[in-house]
Amino acid sequence: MGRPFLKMNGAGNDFVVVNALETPFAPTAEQARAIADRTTGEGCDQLIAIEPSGTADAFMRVWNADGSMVETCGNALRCVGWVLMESTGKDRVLIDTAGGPTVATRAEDGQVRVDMGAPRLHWTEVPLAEEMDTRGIELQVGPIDAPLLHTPGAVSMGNPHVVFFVSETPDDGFVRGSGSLIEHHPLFPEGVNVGFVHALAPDHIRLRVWERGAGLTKACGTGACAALVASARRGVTDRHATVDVDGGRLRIDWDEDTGHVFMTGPIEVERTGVLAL
Ligand SMILES: N[C@@H](CCC[C@H](N)C(=O)O)C(=O)O
Repeated sequence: MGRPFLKMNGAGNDFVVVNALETPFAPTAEQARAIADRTTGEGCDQLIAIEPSGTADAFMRVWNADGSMVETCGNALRCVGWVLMESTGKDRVLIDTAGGPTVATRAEDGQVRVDMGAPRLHWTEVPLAEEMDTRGIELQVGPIDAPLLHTPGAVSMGNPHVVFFVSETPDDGFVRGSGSLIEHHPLFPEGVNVGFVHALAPDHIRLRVWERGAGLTKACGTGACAALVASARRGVTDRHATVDVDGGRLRIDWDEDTGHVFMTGPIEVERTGVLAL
């Protein structure tokens, strides 16, 4: 018997979404990898299960394309929020994740807004392997006297991110080469998602992301939140910005009153299908 799924994306970051509210869905890492495979499987950056929750409208479980189970996924939260709002008729839903709870609400033009909570900024929360100021950590890539990348910000949005500031938007080769190296750097005991911020204006960022466990992505929602937080902490941007990613545009607001980061962006249902597990 197959398992029905929705293929969705949020700004190009794509997901196989399985409704597990009534029937449990517990793929092995190998099965998750097979589903995510773009050549032989359905193909996606992340596999998502919508599970029951005792405290929220649902619990969202996330597997990266490499089969690893991870804390959260910002773009998937918008997609799951939309699915839950459509099926319940609500305009506001609470979604729990291993990275913390999130509220999703409807925004204009069919977009979805999610409250990603407060960024975690202490070095133990990212986590880093040693004590450092997360506004600019001691990490560089390239020759010691002329590093290609250096002093990134480090932020947890429920999952770990490192954010480099660059003067030009890097190409695929550069993002792949440096991202895959940094993802597994010993400074990050749980691995890390690697962002490259090209600041275009105080309220406008161009962002590219190498995702932990998924590689080069068209968008990373938690990555966009982390990029804005790291940029604002360094005075590179204000606390409110448009973030252009490869697959679209996200709006990120780091609220002064609550300290929470809000992300607004598009969702798309690409197709339906059935998984042959
Ligand atoms: N695409 C996601 C992040 C997915 C998880 C990430 N690769 C990790 O390992 O932390 C997003 O939109 O936030």
